Amino acid sequence: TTIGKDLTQRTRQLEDYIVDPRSFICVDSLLDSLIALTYDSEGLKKTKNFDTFFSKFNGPTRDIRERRINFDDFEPIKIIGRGAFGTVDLVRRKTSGQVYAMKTLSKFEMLKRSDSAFFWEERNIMAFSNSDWIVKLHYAFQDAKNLYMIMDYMPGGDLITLLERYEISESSARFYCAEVVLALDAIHNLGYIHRDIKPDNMLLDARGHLKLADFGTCVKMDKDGLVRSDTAVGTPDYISPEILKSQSTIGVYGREVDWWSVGVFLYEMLLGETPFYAESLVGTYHKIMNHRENLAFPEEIPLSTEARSLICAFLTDRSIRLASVPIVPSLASDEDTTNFNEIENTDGSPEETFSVSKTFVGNQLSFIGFSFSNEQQPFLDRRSMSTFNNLNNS
Ligand SMILES: CN(C)[C@H]1CCc2nc(NC(=O)c3cccc([C@H]4CCCN4C(=O)Nc4cccc(C#N)c4)c3)sc2C1
Repeated sequence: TTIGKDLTQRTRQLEDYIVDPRSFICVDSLLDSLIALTYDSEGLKKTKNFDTFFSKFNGPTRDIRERRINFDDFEPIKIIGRGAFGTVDLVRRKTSGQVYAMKTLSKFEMLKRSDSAFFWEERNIMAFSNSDWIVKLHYAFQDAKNLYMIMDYMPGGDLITLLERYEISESSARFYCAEVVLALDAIHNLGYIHRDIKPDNMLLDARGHLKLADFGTCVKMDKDGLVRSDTAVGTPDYISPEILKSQSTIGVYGREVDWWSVGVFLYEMLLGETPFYAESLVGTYHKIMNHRENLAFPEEIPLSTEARSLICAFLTDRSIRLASVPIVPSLASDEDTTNFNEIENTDGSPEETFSVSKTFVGNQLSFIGFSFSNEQQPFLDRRSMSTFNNLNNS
């Protein structure tokens, strides 16, 4: 607690909250709050308190809106995707000329269907993952009508389109499957389960490498790596049996549900259709629930034994599914070294060192510039940065 701390320290702590983009009281959150309040009190001019607030803040919040990054900073080029609550458009930033993908989500649609919480995971994953396997969020902003996410444009398009247009060889399937595995591992290591892994959510960049996009179905795992959820999520064809079961009872499942979907994706790349495809939704659900009997490989399509066995390793019961890491070290403490072999100590043997020299030899010169610290540098805090720069410029 801050009790007893002097005001300077308490002010410093407050500053740290306000400048941290992850904090709920960061500058952007505070500005959002004022603007949201002004929007929401517009209709209440009859009430004195709201009328006073609105007339005081309407001007300043308009100034804030004009100065923050906003919709008018981008020039729309073309719609490139559509989802339940909005579209994705290719846009170009007017000042820099840089192209981006802009996702627009309708606040009205979300409130109408009381479904206005799913986008937080998507925003936080794309904003903070710092992973080459995850589409990056450059800006998020909003107005009275919509949420906007400015993300990397992925000119290679999604893999569902690629599968429709090209025949995928086993070596190509191995490449895309390997990149999906690395991308999924990145999501899991962030503590999320994706729950809707499918080729529609896999996009290719200008170099042909894959990134995951569309994280609206992601959910944080608890400390045991599990999720308790009753809502069925994901697209029927790729959905795992345990999520299907969670529709009737409160399901408890882990990251293995995503590895099931990788099996469906691998099957689809190599066999041209999803393994449990049926004309109706119920038909697909039924085939998935009875996957042991329904998983079949068309005789006429050549498939290597390795590919077949890998698909079967994913499309199997969660208890034996290829999912978890084979060996998790059991450690007694943070200094447990039992997984290293003993190395004999060479203490005592005299080692070669520099002799003190009468002339300037410059032994140390080639090591200048090596020292580094990845941690926050406490002594170079924000305020003294200006003196630091003045020193540089003087
Ligand atoms: C039921 N509840 C709980 C929620 C479950 C999760 C959920 N997700 C939604 N999502 C949407 O409403 C939505 C809107 C636009 C595009 C897209 C995707 C689907 C089509 C393409 N797309 C997408 O995100 N594309 C994308 C993303 C990033 C970069 C690029 C590029 N280039 C393209 C999704 S609505 C909703 C309801």
